[in-house]
Amino acid sequence: MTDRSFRPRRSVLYVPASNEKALAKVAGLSCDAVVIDLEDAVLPEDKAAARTRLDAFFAERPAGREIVVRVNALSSDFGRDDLLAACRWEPDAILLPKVNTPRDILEAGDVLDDEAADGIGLWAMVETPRAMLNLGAIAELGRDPASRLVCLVAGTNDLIKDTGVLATPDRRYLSVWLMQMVLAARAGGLDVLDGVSNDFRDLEAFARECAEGAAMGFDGKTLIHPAQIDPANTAFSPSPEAVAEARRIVAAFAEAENAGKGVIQLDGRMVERLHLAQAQRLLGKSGA
Ligand SMILES: CC(C)(COP(=O)(O)OP(=O)(O)OC[C@H]1O[C@@H](n2cnc3c(N)ncnc32)[C@H](O)[C@@H]1OP(=O)(O)O)[C@@H](O)C(=O)NCCC(=O)NCCSC(=O)C[C@H](O)C(=O)O
Ligand SMILES: [Mg+2]
Repeated sequence: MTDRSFRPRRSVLYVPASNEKALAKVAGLSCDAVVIDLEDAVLPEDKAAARTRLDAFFAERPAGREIVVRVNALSSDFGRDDLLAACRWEPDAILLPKVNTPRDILEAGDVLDDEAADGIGLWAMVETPRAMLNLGAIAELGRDPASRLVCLVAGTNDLIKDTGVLATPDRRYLSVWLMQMVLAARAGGLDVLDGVSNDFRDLEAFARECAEGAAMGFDGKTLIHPAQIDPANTAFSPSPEAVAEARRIVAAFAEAENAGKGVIQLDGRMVERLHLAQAQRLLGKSGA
């Protein structure tokens, strides 16, 4: 059964499966997860060699972080072979690109079931106009553990390409779709990751985009370059102030005088048990 316990996913770095040097770096990186990419980062003529390279990579699998493989779409020439190979490698999860409907996820899940690939979760890219229109139904799969779906990933480059929306530094035209992804993910009990920032040399702009993603409610951000890891870890970790406040709420509800109360006051503010649950979740995330 897919593991649904909390995993930090603040920083999730794409690593091209065709890049031997980049793969060798994975063990030493401080990101929470890597996505080894067999899809857009690998040319069609290099796909088979990339798969062979991953046989060697997974034979000496680096410990210490979640490892996800992005396969090609099942509808492509490479998708089925990628999925079967990934079942052998036993990554923590498989990321499905160009998902359009819930059926795309169920079909991949059927292959994993046939291969008895227990314990491999599914992540889904939200990067096509059809996925946006079917978002509610896609996220609903998260409510059924048998679907294996645990995480949605924004594919902003493909969304921009397929819709013609103007890409601006403040992502003003994309934000409405990004917020819908967060809402859908929460409805389905899923994690959700923000899209990549292509300009990997401008770390100031990147920090701003991370802060914006965290404010929108994303669990973390997908990355393309190691320089983006530390800013993402910082932005998607609860701040010391937020941790201190959460501790105070937990402590207040633990006081004998507040036992059995649904609502209390803390420094002149109303605090309900829903805030206690929120505080406990935040402390869980911070590892405190
Ligand atoms: C963008 C890059 C091609 C830049 O690479 P490079 O020119 O080598 O940059 P640097 O010289 O600054 O690299 C410094 C060292 O770091 C290593 N490196 C670079 N990137 C990675 C990485 N992703 N993982 C691990 N290691 C990495 C370099 O090898 C250098 O090492 P050394 O020489 O020993 O110092 C490159 O960053 C890159 O390929 N990034 C990932 C691209 C990718 O995977 N794209 C596909 C996924 S994004 C996507 O598809 C989004 C979505 O689907 C959508 O639609 O939006
Ligand atoms: Mg894409």
